[in-house]
Amino acid sequence: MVSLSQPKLPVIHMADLNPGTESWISTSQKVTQALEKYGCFVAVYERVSQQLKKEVLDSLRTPFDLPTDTKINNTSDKPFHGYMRPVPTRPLYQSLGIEHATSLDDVQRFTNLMWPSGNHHFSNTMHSYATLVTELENAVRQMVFQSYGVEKYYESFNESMNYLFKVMKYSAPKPDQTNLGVAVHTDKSFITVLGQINEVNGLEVEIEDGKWITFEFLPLSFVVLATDPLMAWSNGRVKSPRHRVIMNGQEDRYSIVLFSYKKGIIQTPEEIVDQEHPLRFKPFDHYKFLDFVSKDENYLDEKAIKLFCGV
Ligand SMILES: O=C(O)CCC(=O)C(=O)O
Ligand SMILES: [Fe+2]
Repeated sequence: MVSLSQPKLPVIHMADLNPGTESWISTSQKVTQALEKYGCFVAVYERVSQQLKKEVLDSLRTPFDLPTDTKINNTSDKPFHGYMRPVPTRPLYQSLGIEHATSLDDVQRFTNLMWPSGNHHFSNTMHSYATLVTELENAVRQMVFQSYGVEKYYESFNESMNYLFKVMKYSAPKPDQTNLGVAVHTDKSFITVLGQINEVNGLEVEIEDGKWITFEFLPLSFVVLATDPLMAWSNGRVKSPRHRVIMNGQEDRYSIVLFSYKKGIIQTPEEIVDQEHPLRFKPFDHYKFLDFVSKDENYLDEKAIKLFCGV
């Protein structure tokens, strides 16, 4: 019997997060290469322990069991940031957004909307998780900036980042339902760090035209995805991968996803623009881009960024 092995996403161990060490430099090269080739990779990141992941899973199931009238209190002035309920075109998916989850006060504000009498365990668990996963996002971003020789922009960029954590539930499809969890799209954040929190697979990434692979759950791992804004910032070097969620089987799936956003303008560093690599995207305001995308379902793929700020 011929066994065809399924291609897998590159797996990178994010063990040493001290900038400048030899292992940091070699990890930076792997990270940037993976983002250029596939637009994503699997990050093994042991700072988030199995125990913490288990507590996050136990915690994040709970708000979804609340009545819809409670969940809709999770609102935001930014698109896609508040409660997204199941809709006919996307019946399996719902999500809640926790903005600025690295601040315990902000997590508590979310918690108090869901449980007016408080829920310290939820707040503390989400806050610990958010802090550690944000460190992973920061390391990846710093590595990419360093690989392109533009680390000098990292600190100022860092000062203007917002971190949105979205907790997502995908219900197992009933026999007469579609198994599409989330339709094909590219991400509009700057970097996405996705934690699949229970062992139900479903995330699929297009690594080449028409070639889709399934992310298979690995303990202590996260999927880091590049996005349209990062692709534009890198002048097209980094790929923004199309991805989707397809549900199989009888179990609900939970994920918790960090989306980083930059307040203000994202601009390709002049150092990575030259005659051979002319500027491909004009400077653009990140949240205005998000508003633009939210106006039309058709903009959920990669053409939106070209329409918005392509040269
Ligand atoms: O839940 C997942 O695995 C993917 C979610 C996703 O792609 C998104 O929210 O942009
Ligand atoms: Fe996505």
